[in-house]
Amino acid sequence: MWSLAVASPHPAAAFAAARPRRRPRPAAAPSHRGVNPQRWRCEKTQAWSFWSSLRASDLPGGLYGDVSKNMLKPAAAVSVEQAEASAHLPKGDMWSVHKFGGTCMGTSQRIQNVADIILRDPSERKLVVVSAMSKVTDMMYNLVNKAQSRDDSYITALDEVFEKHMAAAKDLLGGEDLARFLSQLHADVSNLKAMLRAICIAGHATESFSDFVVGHGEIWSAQLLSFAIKKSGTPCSWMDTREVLVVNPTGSNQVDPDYLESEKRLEKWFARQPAETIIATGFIASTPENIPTTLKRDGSDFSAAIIGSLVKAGQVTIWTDVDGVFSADPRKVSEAVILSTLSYQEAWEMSYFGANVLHPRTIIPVMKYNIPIVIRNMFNISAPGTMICQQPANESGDLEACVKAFATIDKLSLVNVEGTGMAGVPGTASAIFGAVKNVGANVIMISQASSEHSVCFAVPEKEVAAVSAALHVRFREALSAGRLSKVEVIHNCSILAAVGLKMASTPGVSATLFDALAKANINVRAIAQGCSEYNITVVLKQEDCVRALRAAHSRFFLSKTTLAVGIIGPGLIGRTLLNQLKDQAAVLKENMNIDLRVMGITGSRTMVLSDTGIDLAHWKEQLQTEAEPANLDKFVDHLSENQLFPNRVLVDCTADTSVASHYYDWLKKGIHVITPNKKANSGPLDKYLKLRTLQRASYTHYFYEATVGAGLPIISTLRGLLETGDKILRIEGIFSGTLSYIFNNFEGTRTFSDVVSEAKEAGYTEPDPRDDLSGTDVARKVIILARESGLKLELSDIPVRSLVPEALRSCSTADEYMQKLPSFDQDWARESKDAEAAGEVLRYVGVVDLVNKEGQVELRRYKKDHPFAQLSGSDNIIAFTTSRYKEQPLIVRGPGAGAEVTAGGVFSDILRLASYLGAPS
Ligand SMILES: NC(=O)c1ccc[n+]([C@@H]2O[C@H](COP(=O)([O-])OP(=O)(O)OC[C@H]3O[C@@H](n4cnc5c(N)ncnc54)[C@H](O)[C@@H]3O)[C@@H](O)[C@H]2O)c1
Ligand SMILES: N[C@@H](CCO)C(=O)O
Ligand code: NA
Repeated sequence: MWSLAVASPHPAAAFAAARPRRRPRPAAAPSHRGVNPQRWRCEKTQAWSFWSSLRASDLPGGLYGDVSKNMLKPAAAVSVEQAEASAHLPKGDMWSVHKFGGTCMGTSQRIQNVADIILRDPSERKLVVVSAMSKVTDMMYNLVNKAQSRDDSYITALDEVFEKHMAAAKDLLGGEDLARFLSQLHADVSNLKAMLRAICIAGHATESFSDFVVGHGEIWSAQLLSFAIKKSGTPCSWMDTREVLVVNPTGSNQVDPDYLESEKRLEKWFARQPAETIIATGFIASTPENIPTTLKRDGSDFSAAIIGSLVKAGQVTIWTDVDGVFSADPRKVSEAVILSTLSYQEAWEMSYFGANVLHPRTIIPVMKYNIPIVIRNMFNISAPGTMICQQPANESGDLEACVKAFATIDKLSLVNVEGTGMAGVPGTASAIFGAVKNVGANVIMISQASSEHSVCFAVPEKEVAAVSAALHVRFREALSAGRLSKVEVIHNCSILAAVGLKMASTPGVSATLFDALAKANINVRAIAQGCSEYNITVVLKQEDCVRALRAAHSRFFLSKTTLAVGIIGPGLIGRTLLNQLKDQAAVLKENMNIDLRVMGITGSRTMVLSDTGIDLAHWKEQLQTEAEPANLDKFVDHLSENQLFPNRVLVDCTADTSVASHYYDWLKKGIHVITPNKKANSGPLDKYLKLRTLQRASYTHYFYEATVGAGLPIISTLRGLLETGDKILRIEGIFSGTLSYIFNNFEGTRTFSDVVSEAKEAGYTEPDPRDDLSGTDVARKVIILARESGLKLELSDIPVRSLVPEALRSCSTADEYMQKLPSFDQDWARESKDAEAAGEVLRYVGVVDLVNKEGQVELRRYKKDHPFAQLSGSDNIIAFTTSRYKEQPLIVRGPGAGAEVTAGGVFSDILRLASYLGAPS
């Protein structure tokens, strides 16, 4: 964890009391989401006034004065000198503090834009902290480095610095202002030249020499901006913050502000130069001995925060080039959203995890006075930005509001120290972390279960070798005596953290997080949650990290449930499904928060792949123009290796046995499988059982509703009966859309072969219609339902009456079969007439007999008033006779073949999957 720079006691009260004040108003809780910046500011003003009034009145001697009279009541705590100085403080409303970084000050045009933003700020008093123009700080360090290494080219490098600022000044300014700026710039550059020469001769620069040189970047940019503002007629001063900000170095490349001293100096500065608009240099400061120094990393943000706290600003606005703080790294989660508010603590957590927020130390000075910080995009003024402030209580307590954001850290290793000798032995943890400290490694996260048999912690990958070696040395004895069993290193780990203040009081947050990870088939190696409950940290394999981030992010409704889809077999069903997906995509996104992306389509010869999703309006053209040779392994890898999509599903729209043989491996990889292909569930029993066992044991789903009755709810009805404890006695029905159509339409003068052709044309038949006519397709459905009901049958156990004449069974192609079929029309006409004469119809039925544990597939005759005789078109009818539905069976009836209904059944399985994965149902 970072170490927090502890602010020294703040002389707020004295300074605040010495300033004219407004009458305190009751605190108004700042509204939480979607408020405009202007309102933020105004609400915060009220909150702030209340706070500061409390502090002032808390002071001994009651320093608070009546603002309407602008009255000052100097008391013992305020010196006469201070009181006099404060008389020079700008009067009126509170300060609005802004900070513009190097990018914002990158060019003369941008400096002008900054000036415009400042001029538009309606606050009466404005203090603007600026960084050097972009790249200037590096150029300045470069000067010092060159001089130190006695490289004469520092002279030309200094000329470049001069030119850059001169050019910007010429663009921005004219007349006397330009002349004044250039003459100062000239004088500064001459001094620098002399100083760099001295450094060059000495071959060495002290830190303060270097800081002095580098700080000029801020001085020039502050001057430029101040002149640019003055140009519009608004009085404006610039402040060299080395005269004001006093800091003490704290060793570890950090500094602590000396607030008391800084405040005194600030008052003196105001006494000399009262101004309503001030441009202050960021980054630079002085030591108590008046030696120039800097505020180190992110120094300008820190300057703004310190100054903001010294003047008790109404708000500190940090201008940057992003719209605000995102709910997750937008490079990894494209649906990441800008957060309208963050609490100070949440901002800390996020910045720790590398989010583009503020350095924690930047937050401390303003947090003390409850001053809001707003992060805004200078290049997109219309974006309201993110406000970091004290958060109002989350009364709704909903999951959505309690996790604010997610962050990740890569390149970590877990170290696991394990052994029975640790339990109840005080000092073990100290010994472990003492050894880690001795090698200078940074511990990022620690977890120890209360059994005390193991401690695990995460360190940066680059430090783990040293840590492991140190632990082996430190615990050599314990390891050889068996008190410790191992010191183990797990490489290539990442941390995923969920951050949110309100997780603390909301049950179910961690359950939801872990559920999302489980459903994306992500293994969690270690977990930590501090008592503050501001963040839940999980350690995972680095390769899973982006997927985990996306799964978690989408689960908390920060974004949509995204599902990466791979379509195998764009034949009749496959292409109809693609059309349905295309037509429904927008509605799913809008109404159900589901984002389906087809990442690949493969036929048997060619395939097309996409990293972000194929345009479903043009997939056919793409499959012709952009296709590559089909390769199922590559296709599957493409889907599973895409880290952007946490959930992946393969939809097998072929009738191919070899495609079906891969389901087990795909499910093992965490890829869900959905199919209308009957081959896997009606194939060898042992393989089927293995597949179903895996499916039950994992979070990976395998759905196949369309294998029986196409889109009709057959499998789901059977499941419903079984799962609620009903006992299935018999399932009987017409399971073939093709054969149903044939016998429903084979009447009068029409020939059998014509009707078969019609069924094929209508898209009811299998790719090879002999699969239907032979009864095999029905037998497969019988097997699927029998196995679903618990019978352990093989396809060969089902006696089947084939309707393919003996002579046509050897046809090598479906076309040959269709050509030869008319020669058997006479036989069929006879069979049909016989039935007709008896007042009966022919129907091809399948039966699952649970009582006798067998299945049958037969051509039967039914009386014309039998329900099976009443069908039309490609209707299927399936009657479930069960303990509960004994007298009258439960009947499902409707079209059981055809492109639209079948694709619809597959689509509905996809949506069922999305809902299992967390989409609203
Ligand atoms: N047609 C229906 O009414 C219906 C109803 C329920 C279930 N089904 C099932 O739907 C599936 C598809 O039926 P269809 O009518 O669309 O068939 P189809 O012949 O029109 O389409 C199958 C597609 O899969 C492709 N294919 C075959 N082997 C492949 C492989 N190894 N790799 C990639 N692609 C391959 C083919 O080239 C073809 O494009 C079948 O399993 C069928 O049983 C169909
Ligand atoms: N060929 C099959 C498609 C539906 O599985 C039928 O005719 O019923
Ligand atoms: Na079905």
